[in-house]
Amino acid sequence: MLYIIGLGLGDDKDITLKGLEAVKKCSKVYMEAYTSLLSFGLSPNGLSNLENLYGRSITLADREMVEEKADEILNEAKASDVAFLVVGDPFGATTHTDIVVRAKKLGVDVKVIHNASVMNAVGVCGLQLYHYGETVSIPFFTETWRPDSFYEKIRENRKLGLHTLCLLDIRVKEPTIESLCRGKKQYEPPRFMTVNTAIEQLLEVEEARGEFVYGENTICVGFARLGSEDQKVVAGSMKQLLTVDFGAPLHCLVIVGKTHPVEEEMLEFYGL
Ligand SMILES: C[S@@+](CC[C@H](N)C(=O)[O-])C[C@H]1O[C@@H](n2cnc3c(N)ncnc32)[C@H](O)[C@@H]1O
Repeated sequence: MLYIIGLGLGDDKDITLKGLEAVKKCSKVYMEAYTSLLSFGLSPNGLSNLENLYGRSITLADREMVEEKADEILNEAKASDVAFLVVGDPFGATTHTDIVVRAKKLGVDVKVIHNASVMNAVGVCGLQLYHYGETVSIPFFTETWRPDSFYEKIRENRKLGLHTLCLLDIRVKEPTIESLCRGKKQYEPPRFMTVNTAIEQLLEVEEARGEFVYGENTICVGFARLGSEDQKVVAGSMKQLLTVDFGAPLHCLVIVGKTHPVEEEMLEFYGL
């Protein structure tokens, strides 16, 4: 059996009782480590906290491993109980649908144990989850690669008065260009996009496209470390949020659409 278990957003204690019982009976435990991170997972002893709690050793599964060795993990799950841990909810990232499809095709039984996701935790700011349009991802721009397909999606959401959740790029275990040329992989240090960088990039794209989809006076909500004791939620214009230090990762951003009076009342609690 392959157990795909959501860990929630904050720390080791956010796993559900059902999830914990399942991990404890698994002979092998993998933890997906590229679509999200627990805040304590950023510290060197983060993983060992989890291992102590579960009484199991954990193999970190980076993108390479999940993409290249998925069949190996799935074959193990054919013969024994294997846990695949995902921060947040397993379906809060598109990637994990793929592993379920592959498992089902190989005849591996799959059980999913849900948990809180960033997709619903943003509800804390008071904007109704029912009033969101398509979620967008904002990738880190480079000198030569500045993709802006999120712009059309934000435009369509805003036409309908809907809020837009922007998920921000995470770069872990990215090979350096030089190492790729040399054929021996070395990795860049991990990088997590801040609310500030996301807004800078969004404004750069608006400047280039000029369709007045949003601007520096557009109201947004910035979030950091949702689900943790020190989570930070701040509402304000893009220009105002550029001045806020949101601190340690992970961050995300909501571009506010048309608001209901109750949504406005809630947002006031988070105003600058
Ligand atoms: C692929 S998504 C979320 C995946 C996760 N499985 C879930 O259900 O929450 C990852 C992105 O969500 C945002 N995110 C995830 N956890 C967060 C948190 N605790 N606080 C703020 N943003 C978060 C970040 O922008 C991050 O790059």
